[in-house]
Amino acid sequence: MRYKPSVVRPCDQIPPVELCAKVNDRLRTATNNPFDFAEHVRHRTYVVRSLPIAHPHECVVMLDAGVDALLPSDFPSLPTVSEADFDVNKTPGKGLGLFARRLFRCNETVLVEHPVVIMPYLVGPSVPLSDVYADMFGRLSAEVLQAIRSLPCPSSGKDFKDSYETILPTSTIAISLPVPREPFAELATHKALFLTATRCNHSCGPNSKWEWDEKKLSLVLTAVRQINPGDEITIAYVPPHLPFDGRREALLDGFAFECHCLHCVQPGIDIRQSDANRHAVCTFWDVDKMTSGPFAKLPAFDKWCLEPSIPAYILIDAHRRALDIIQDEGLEILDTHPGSGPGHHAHPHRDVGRHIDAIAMCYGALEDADNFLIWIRKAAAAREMDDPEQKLVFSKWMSNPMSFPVWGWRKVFCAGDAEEVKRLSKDMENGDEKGDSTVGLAACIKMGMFGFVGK
Ligand SMILES: C[S@@+](CC[C@H](N)C(=O)[O-])C[C@H]1O[C@@H](n2cnc3c(N)ncnc32)[C@H](O)[C@@H]1O
Repeated sequence: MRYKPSVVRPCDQIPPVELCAKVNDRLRTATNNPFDFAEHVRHRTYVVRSLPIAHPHECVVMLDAGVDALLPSDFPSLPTVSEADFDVNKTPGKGLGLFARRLFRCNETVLVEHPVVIMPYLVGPSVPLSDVYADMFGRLSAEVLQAIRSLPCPSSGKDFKDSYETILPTSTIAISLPVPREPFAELATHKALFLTATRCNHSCGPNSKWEWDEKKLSLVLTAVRQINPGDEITIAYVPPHLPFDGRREALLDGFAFECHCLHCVQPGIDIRQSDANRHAVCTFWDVDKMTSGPFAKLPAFDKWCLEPSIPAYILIDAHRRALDIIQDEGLEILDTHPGSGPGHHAHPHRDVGRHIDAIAMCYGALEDADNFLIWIRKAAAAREMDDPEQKLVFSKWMSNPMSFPVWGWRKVFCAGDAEEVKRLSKDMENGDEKGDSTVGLAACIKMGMFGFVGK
């Protein structure tokens, strides 16, 4: 009985008018398309079953029958959550939280986890939801049920069967399933419950980012800065680049709580300054949006090389200031142009990595070998997870800084040596056609080294 799928017929009654209006409104705003919730539920038949996920993982689903038919029939096994890596402890003002028991390096995978429950974001079955929940949860082992019972539940005094309805909204994450987005994109959106990741509290300066792997049906948490033993592992429930009021509103609206993270409640915190700083680093690369603030009107790298009247350290100072702000605000998660748009390249260390690259490049253009070596080492370290070819390129630059493609450019261009300028400009265009192709400019651009040239 526990393994036999149940079928829940479509709703034969129209859901309450106010509910329909609320859902329709929300989806119209989110998708820019009209939506008819009453029509949507009238056509849904749901299947409740356990997914064939390798032991010891368990997962029960309630899915639209069409979506269920399209799901893969087996799933890759995942590493099991290592209990030794985490502690669940009390954290002031936030209930329980997930804490690291060991060091996680920046960009290291912290956790990979299958959900234990998946259900559609929008449901309208013909029977009370509490009956569907009883059917779903009855398929889980006593151990998993006990873990679910311990999750935060605003109405903990209530009967357990009823309280699933209150546990789920606070503890689930919105995910998508690998089904076609046409004709109903909303059919792909689901809520999923994860037993370990659900202990991660929100921070406005999170040390991890979460990504949903639709194909492997798993949630992946990755460290965006080093996490030390004893640190709380935090993620962002809402975009941390929003100003304080925007984050507050989004958290109240979407998750019904007021944020108690350090960036919001630290004594003496200057919210206006924090908003201004966040805005400045988030718009650093966007010349159109960055009309005021510490980074407004910065010259592009090539202009800075050519123009002696532009102060020599203007770019280095700006990128260093941006790195300081990112560190103070805990915004290492920031990735303002992940590989899209002209001159924009994916970078393994997001905006932090782009600023580091930019500083190395400026010191190279200034022929400042000591500082160049410091920053090119940081740029190489930021790529430690990448392929060996890149490592080779960086080690060449470290052993012979003059092989760095823009070495001395500012000096040469500002000195106005016409012949040399002509030669360098030609190099810029043809970098790889002559000389060592692994250190040519095009190779550098490919690895995202000069992604900010177009700024
Ligand atoms: C997914 S749970 C996180 C784990 C939870 N703290 C626990 O005790 O299991 C989400 C709930 O944690 C609390 N929470 C998470 N982040 C918070 C924060 N930054 N400030 C205050 N409460 C927070 C809220 O009550 C929220 O509804």
